[in-house]
Parts: sequence; C-alpha cells; structure tokens
Amino acid sequence: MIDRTLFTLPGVRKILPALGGLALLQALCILGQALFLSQAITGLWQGQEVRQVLPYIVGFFFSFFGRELVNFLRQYMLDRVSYRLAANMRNQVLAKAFNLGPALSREMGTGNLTSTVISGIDEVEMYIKLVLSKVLNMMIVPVLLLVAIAFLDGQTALVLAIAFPFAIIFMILLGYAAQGQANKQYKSFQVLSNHFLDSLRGISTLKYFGLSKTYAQSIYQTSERFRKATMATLRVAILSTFALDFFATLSVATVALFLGLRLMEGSILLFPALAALILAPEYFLPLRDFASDYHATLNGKNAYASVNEVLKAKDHLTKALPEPIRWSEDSRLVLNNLSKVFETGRGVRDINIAIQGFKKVAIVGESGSGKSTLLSLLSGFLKPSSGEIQLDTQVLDSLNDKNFRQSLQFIPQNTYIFAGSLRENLAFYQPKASDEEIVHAAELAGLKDLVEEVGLEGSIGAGGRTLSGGQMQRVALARAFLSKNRNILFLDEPTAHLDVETELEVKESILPLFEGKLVFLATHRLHWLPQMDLVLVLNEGRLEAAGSHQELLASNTYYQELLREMRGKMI
Ligand SMILES: Nc1ncnc2c1ncn2[C@@H]1O[C@H](COP(=O)(O)OP(=O)(O)OP(=O)(O)O)[C@@H](O)[C@H]1O
Repeated sequence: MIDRTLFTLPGVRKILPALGGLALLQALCILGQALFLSQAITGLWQGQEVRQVLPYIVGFFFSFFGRELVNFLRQYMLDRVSYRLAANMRNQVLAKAFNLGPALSREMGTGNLTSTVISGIDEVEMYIKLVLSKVLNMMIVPVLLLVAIAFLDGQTALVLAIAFPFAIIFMILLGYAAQGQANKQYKSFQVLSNHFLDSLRGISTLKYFGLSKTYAQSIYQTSERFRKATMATLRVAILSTFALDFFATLSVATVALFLGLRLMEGSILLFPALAALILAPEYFLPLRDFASDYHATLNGKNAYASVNEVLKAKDHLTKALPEPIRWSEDSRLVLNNLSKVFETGRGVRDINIAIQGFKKVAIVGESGSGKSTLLSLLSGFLKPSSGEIQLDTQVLDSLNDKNFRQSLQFIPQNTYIFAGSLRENLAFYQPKASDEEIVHAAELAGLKDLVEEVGLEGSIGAGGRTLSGGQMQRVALARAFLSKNRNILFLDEPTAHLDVETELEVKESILPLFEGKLVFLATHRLHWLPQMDLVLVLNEGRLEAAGSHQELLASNTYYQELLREMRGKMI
C-alpha cells in the first residue's frame, strides 16, 4: 500500500521525528479534550456550578485549540517538504528527459512522459503529504488512546483492541484489490495520454485522409476504457472506506451499548464511561482518515512508480571529455569497427573511418541503409553496441558526452520552433548574444524580411506567427551562424521537404556555414555531393565505399547505381 522508498527521499527521514512528536502531541490533546469534557459534564451532572467546572471547560478549549494548532503545524511542515520534493523530482525528471533525448519519449510515449511530468508529480506531492501525515498518526494515536482507555475501563479497551486488527485486515484485503484496479486504471491513463497527443500531432494527416471522424471514435473508446477503469477503482476504494466506517461505527456502538448497560447496573462510574465513549471514535479516526483518502494514495503510488521509472532509466551521458571540443585542422576522429545493432537486427555494422581537419562529409545510401543511425552515433544520441571512437588522443566508447554536446550544432529535417519570441528562437545556442549579433546571423540565414516584419520580440511558433518550412530551416541556420564556438555541424536532410526553388535558396545560405567546420550531412539529394570532401556510402548498414564524389563516380559501380536511383527520385 505504501512505497517504502518514499522514506528514503531526501529530507523525509529528518522530519519523521518531528511528525512523530506532533502525532504524540495530538494524542495528548485528544486525551485532554476527552478527559476535561467528561470531568465537566460529570461535575454538572453531580450538581456542581458552572463556576466550579470552569477550569475543566478552559482545559477542554485549550486541548481543542492545541489539537488544531498541531494539525496546522503538521500541514505547514508537510506542505513545505512535499513541495520541495516534488519540485526536485520535476527537475530531475526533466534533466533526465533532456539527457536521454528522443530515446526516452520514444520508449515511454510523449503523452505519457508529459502527463508524468505535469500531473503525475502533482499526484506524487499529494501522496507524500497523505502518507507522511496519516501513516504516522495511524501508528501512534490509536496506541496511546488505547492505553488511556485501558486505564479508564479495561472492558472497553478489550473490545477496541479486538476490533482494530479486523479493520486493518479488511483494509489490507480490499487494499490489494483496489491496487490491482488502480494499476489497470493507470495503464489505461498512459495509453490515453499517448493516444491523445499522437492524434493531436497527426491531426493534419488525419484531416488530409478524411480519417479524423474515425479517429475521434477511437479516442472516445480509449477514454471510455479509462472511465470504466476509474469507476472500477473507485468502487473498490469506496467499498474499502465503507467497510472501515462500518467496522468503526459497529465497534463504537458496541462499546456504547455495554457502557450504557453497565451504567444502568451501576457497575461503572459516569466519568470513566463518558471519557471512554468520547475516546472510542477518536481511536478509529486516524484509520478512517487514511481510508477516506485511500484512492488518492493509489493514484499517487502509481505516479510515483512512473516517476521512478524515468529516474532509473539509464542515462549514458558521460563526462569523459575535459572540455568542449574546438575542431581544428589537426583534430582527428577515427571510428574503429563501430556498430549499432537494434533488437530487430538492423542498424549499422563495423564502420571504419578516419577524418582529419575541416571536412565536409556526406552520408548517402538507400532508405533504411543506416544514414540516420550513423548520424545519431556520431552526434552522440545513440550508444554504440560495439567498437570504439578515437577523438584526437582520447579513446571513447560513445560520443554521448556532456562536453561533446556543447561542441555541436544540428540542423534537422524539420526544425522545431519553440513557442516564444523570435529572439529566443534564434539565440538558441547563444542565449546571451547581442541584438546586433542576432540580426547579423538572421541576415546571413536569409531572414532579414522576417526580422523586419515580426521584430526580435515578436512571438513565433504555437500561438504566434506561423513560419513556412523554408523559414523554419533558416531559423535553424541562423542558430548555427550565431553559435561561433560550436564547429562540428550535423545536418539530417536539411532541405528534403522544401520545394525545389526554396531548397536551392536555403542551400545557398547553408554552404557558407560549412567553412571552418567538421560537417556531417545525411542526404538523399544529389546536388549536395559535388560540394563534399568525403562521401560515405552505406548499404544495408555496412560502409560500402568512402571517397570523394569524383573518385566514387569514376570507380564504384554501387555508387553509380545509387546516384541513378537518387536522380530518378529527385525528378
Ligand atoms: N530505434 C530503432 N529500433 C529498431 N530498429 C531501428 C531503430 N532505428 C532504426 N532502425 C532500423 O535500422 C535501419 C536503419 O535505419 P535508419 O533510420 O538509420 O535508416 P536511414 O538510412 O536513415 O533511412 P531513411 O533514409 O529512410 O531515413 C532500418 O532498417 C530501421 O528500421
């Protein structure tokens, strides 16, 4: 029911003694409340004046306010601790997501990852609060009250002591059933999150193919499954609350009945009978309190497991390089038998290449030949399955290095435009760049008109000005122009989805960016190849040939064939 690792979170152990102390204080206040009230009523019953019982009434109010104060202090402490822990967790999950990059969202699903970070962590915050406050109360308050009741009346204490384990056993049994249902509910929530986000992303494709109505039906069915799972969980959770309430009420009623009978018989005095009767519901209160929020703890436990799953995901980011690389004419990159084989058996195998100085390297091959995989290995987004990488004098088993990432620029097929100002989007690698530098980079990338029209502070992306495909690629280009320190450049089909005219225009702007850099360009487009120093030809994951475009064109039949095919597809 409770995840024990919760107690290992930073700061939790430290507040446990304070929470235990507050639970003890609360038990004493409850006791004071019951004893003072019973004493006052007994006094009045015996004919004393209000003046005579006034100290007891004052004592009752002191205990009452003391109890409220304890509640307030506990809530205050828990709010601070759980808020801090949740904020910490959110930072860690985000850091993990950024380090692992697309691999994590591919594995978990973007919708699921997003809901874990946003609503999942809120649920964990609530879970921490509930568990820490209610569990300690449940462990301390009933025990102390039972001891006090035993002093007042042994028989009542016996009835209550017998009833408690029954209530606990019931709670555990129903708890297991509810946990099973809650797990199913959480799984369907994860499916729903992924399904919903995927549908939103693909909405234009769905519209194009006239499938949006069919898809809306599929979302409806997924959300219905989630609704049913939620109702099933609520049924068991409410049943467990009901069972506990029933047990507690039955036990208190039994106690009241026996006390009443014994009072009539005269075998017990009014004061102990009254005090025991007031304390009996208080004895069950912590348990009922826990049960009333039981459903929230079930959700919180699942969300906590999901957060832990992200935090435990293997983060390959190394710190082998002492500082970011500044690529120079003498720099050298050697791949020795580098392979990345996926579970499907596909990928790239035994790649051997040596590159020195400022080179423009194209990676070509048929669709599925491994171009993107090799590019991801070189940019450190994938960890090789075997082989080694030599970077100058350093031998590494992966380029997934914190400092290597600080050395590279990337122009993808589709540039992501963040919802924000044009300035934020342009100064992506260089947030501290001056206005002049940003405008200069934008002009080099061919964005002069956009800057004049929108202004550096104008919003672009979601909720702002929508950019055309060519403009988006130019934003990526301007980012790269602005970042002078990073001189290893990766491009993955940077102009593939643009129309021929825009493609050639954007290409003209890209070419000057290649100077003084190590460039890797994965492409299907023929027109890039004559401008490159080295062309790597991949065939079914293997390096078929490597050389300049002219060399390969003169001597390699596979390359000649590939070019014929590429030319065919271009037209
Ligand atoms: N994450 C993955 N898990 C399993 N197999 C994968 C994964 N990524 C790629 N592959 C497989 O590895 C092979 C190479 O894929 P890759 O994307 O590198 O090819 P590509 O040459 O870039 O193709 P394209 O030109 O169509 O983009 C393909 O058969 C692909 O199905």
